[in-house]
Amino acid sequence: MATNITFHPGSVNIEERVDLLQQRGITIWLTGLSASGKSTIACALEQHLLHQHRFTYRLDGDNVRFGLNKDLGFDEKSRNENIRRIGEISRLFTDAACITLTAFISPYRADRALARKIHEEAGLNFIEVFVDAPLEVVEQRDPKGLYRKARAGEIQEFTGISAPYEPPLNAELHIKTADCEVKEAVQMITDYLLEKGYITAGHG
Ligand SMILES: Nc1ncnc2c1ncn2[C@@H]1O[C@H](COP(=O)(O)OS(=O)(=O)O)[C@@H](OP(=O)(O)O)[C@H]1O
Ligand SMILES: Nc1ncnc2c1ncn2[C@@H]1O[C@H](COP(=O)(O)OP(=O)(O)O)[C@@H](O)[C@H]1O
Repeated sequence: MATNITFHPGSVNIEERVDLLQQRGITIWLTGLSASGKSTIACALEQHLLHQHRFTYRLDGDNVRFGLNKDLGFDEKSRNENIRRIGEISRLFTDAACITLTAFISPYRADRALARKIHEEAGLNFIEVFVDAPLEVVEQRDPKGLYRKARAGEIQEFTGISAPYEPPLNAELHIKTADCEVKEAVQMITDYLLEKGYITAGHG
């Protein structure tokens, strides 16, 4: 049986999308050293938001560096381009009224500033979250054995060892993962989103 399709000329604007989905998009940009806890927090936050029936998507190395950005390495120019592309992708997700979580080292301030600018120029919400743990702690965690390899000279230009990490100067949130549990980090972020009106209570 044929379905009747009503055609509305012109593109759907952001207000109409917000009405449909009952939420406005935001990019939550996590930055920090390898093993600082970006992916762990992003996964836990995603789970928490999904259980509240909020539309969310997580971008991380697994779905970006092995796909769209598989042509890029870890020299400075490649990292600049990695973050530029991720800034553009997260802008699109957020424009589609998604709560977009990004979990990349994003070591350069200028790259993170560009990602923010790309969003703000499009009138989209963006917050930066510094996922902070001292080098001694992340080296101790070393879940993938990468710090050990970097110290042994088996990996070049490794962030924190032989490549720079520029800590944020004015991130919206600063989470010290050596001093808090994952669920506390999730609570900090959701409290901030509620307090600033980026999400509203009552979902789920
Ligand atoms: N040289 C070097 N430096 C840093 N990290 C390295 C390197 N080589 C491989 N890896 C692995 O790649 C992950 C970081 O990728 P990102 O896309 O987040 O890096 S960046 O934002 O472009 O700097 C990072 O993953 P995370 O541990 O999840 O951060 C590492 O597992
Ligand atoms: N408060 C915390 N927040 C996040 N991760 C933590 C915390 N405490 C310990 N960890 C551990 O640190 C490691 C962080 O790894 P991961 O999330 O992959 O970091 P990243 O994505 O920044 O490379 C995990 O093994 C995680 O269990």
